[in-house]
Amino acid sequence: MTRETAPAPVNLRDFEPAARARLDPAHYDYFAGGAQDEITVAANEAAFRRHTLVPRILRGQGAPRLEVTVLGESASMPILLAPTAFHRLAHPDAERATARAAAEAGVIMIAAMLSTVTIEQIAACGAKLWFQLYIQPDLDFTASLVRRAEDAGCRALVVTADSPALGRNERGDRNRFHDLPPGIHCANMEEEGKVRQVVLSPDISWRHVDWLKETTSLPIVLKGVLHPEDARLAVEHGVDGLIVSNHGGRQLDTVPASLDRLPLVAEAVGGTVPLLLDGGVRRGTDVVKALALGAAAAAIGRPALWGLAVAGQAGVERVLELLRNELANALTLCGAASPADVTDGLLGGVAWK
Ligand SMILES: Cc1cc2nc3c(=O)[nH]c(=O)nc-3n(C[C@H](O)[C@H](O)[C@H](O)COP(=O)(O)O)c2cc1C
Ligand SMILES: CC(C)CC(=O)C(=O)O
Repeated sequence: MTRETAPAPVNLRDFEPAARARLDPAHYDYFAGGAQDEITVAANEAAFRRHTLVPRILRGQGAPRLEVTVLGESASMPILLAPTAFHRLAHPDAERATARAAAEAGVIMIAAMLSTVTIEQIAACGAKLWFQLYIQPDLDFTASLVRRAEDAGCRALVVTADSPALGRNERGDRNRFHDLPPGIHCANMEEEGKVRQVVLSPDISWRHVDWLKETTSLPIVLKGVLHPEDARLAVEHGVDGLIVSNHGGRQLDTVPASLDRLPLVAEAVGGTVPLLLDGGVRRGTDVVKALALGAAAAAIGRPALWGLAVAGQAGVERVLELLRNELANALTLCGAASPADVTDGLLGGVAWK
């Protein structure tokens, strides 16, 4: 009897059903899901579909170079791994596998504070790391996390600012998935044998950003910026970079697509700080569109988790390789020599709904 095997994924979207087949359904739902009606989850990908590209011809540029430098950190391409919690739910090697894949691919991994192995263990895997922080109301504890991230070699702090509370994930309610399974915990939150409860606090404010500036000399990147006025305030408060993000549609539902907010944020900051974008990036052409609308680089969340669930380190590597190949192909077809060569002159406007 011949055993049928599923065809190997040929693009990032193919990884999702392959991952779903391997994951506990409640864990799949945790990764895939968003807030409430998941309108923003769908909007993120739809925004990329609406934008058109108009390539330039006969430019004779040769193969594009993909390398970029973001906040002084070089990367092999303008794609980062967005911070995502609880990789141990996807694969036993957890964040270590993801970090090894990032190291292999030469991309920056934004390590989540809520990782299931410690930041020191992640750092030992050799990737270029930034550390994502949910500022905890206990500032002594927050400062201790910052010190650990610095000592582990993280080169920037990514402060998630869109989470004064947890978004309402109804898939989690239906699955009664409210706690990590036994044996899996937030490793960075462990203190003297006990695991601290993470606090997503509505009391966090610009005052805390000021405090963080005093506490660390690392660049501070604010994640979850959608309003141009907040982008201006961030620059005023000395923030070094912004991630235009709606948290993958997992916080406030019916927020617009990240891509649709990017031009407004870009206009507000006027090139003073680098912008990154995440939410719905699934194709090389999506990355080109993000660059054209003002981002220095784009980040992927769920696709890396799907790769991790399918084949651990090798799966994340494959996801990054597919995206790299697509980006190189898209830049070549656009007549662009590098990410820096991408301007809004390549955009043909919003052509269809
Ligand atoms: C399962 C999951 C866990 C996440 N955990 C975090 C987190 O701990 N901190 C954070 O700032 N963002 C977190 N995010 C949001 C991502 O950093 C990112 O904004 C989002 O996934 C990008 O959208 P995409 O998944 O469509 O690529 C998480 C997203 C997912 C899907
Ligand atoms: C446990 C959550 C706060 C992690 C997160 O940011 C998310 O699941 O989107």
